[in-house]
Amino acid sequence: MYPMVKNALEIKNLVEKFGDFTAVRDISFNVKEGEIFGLLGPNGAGKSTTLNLILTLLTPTSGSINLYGIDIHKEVHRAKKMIGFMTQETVVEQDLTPRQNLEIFGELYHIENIKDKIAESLKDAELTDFADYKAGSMSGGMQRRLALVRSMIQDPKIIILDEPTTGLDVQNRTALWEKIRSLNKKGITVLLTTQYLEEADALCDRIAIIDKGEIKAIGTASELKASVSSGDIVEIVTQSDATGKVASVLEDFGLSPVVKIDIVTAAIEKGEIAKFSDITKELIKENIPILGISMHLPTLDDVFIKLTGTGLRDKAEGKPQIQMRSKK
Ligand SMILES: Nc1ncnc2c1ncn2[C@@H]1O[C@H](COP(=O)(O)OP(=O)(O)OP(=O)(O)O)[C@@H](O)[C@H]1O
Repeated sequence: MYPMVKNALEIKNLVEKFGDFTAVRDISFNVKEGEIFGLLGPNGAGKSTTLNLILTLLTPTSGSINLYGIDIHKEVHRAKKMIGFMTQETVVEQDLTPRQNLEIFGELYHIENIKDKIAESLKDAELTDFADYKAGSMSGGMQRRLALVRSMIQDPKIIILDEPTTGLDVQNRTALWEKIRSLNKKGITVLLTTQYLEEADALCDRIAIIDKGEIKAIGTASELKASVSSGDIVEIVTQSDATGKVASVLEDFGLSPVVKIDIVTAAIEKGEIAKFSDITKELIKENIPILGISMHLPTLDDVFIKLTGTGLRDKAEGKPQIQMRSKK
């Protein structure tokens, strides 16, 4: 028998309205104790609003949020002690050293054995050797690691990270993932938001895809990808005026093509991979200009396209929307 995993956080039918505008539309999800759970969505999807509701910075229009059985909007102080929080905007005091930054927060939370706790935090952040340098002289990645351990100084049960790696370069981003993973292994539950597919894929045990205030799907990265195709995604790059012809050929093979500017993609299920060469032959026979043709395993972007009709990357970059073609 597997031990039952408790829910750290239970969100039920949460709605948040700003005047006539509904930013969060009846969302429900649970975060299990000990997991890294990610809310993945583009700008304006409602991620920060959801986190602000959990942090009791906003009051829900309706719905409930329970943290370890506590209704957080009824027991705000008790709930707040159990939550650590860091955003991309969280800054550390530049003129103070990492040790002093941690001391201030330690005093704020009346931490006992503060010296030991600070030593542990500095070690967790790999900043022991930099403990007495000014924080302002350290790299962005080091400052973000300091902010991360500072937000956990009171030993919260859950840490909430709002786009924790936005603005960091790739090296610092992957280093922070490693840090989040190792803190999670020490027992802390993590809820984070991200607009980076790679981040959700690499870091999260489970992912909720959120768009326009609604949760579109929840699952592990593998489960979400498998929901797009049990096999592969065929991707055909053509001239933008030839996408319709490519899409028609794919439809003739029983596929459901998605057109994105000059790229046409479609899911090919396992067992039907042989279609790939037949499709290629047909495109050549029809004299359709093909600039590239390839297959890849489904990605979270393919999941996003299927669920929302647009790619997460395109949304982030403000590119035009995708045309979903319905099957004939
Ligand atoms: N106080 C507010 N008043 C009115 N509208 C708001 C308010 N806060 C957020 N919104 C709107 O609610 C929607 C969701 O915003 P939210 O910040 O939650 O999105 P997000 O997914 O976190 O995106 P981002 O990464 O840009 O913060 C957006 O359309 C935003 O403009």
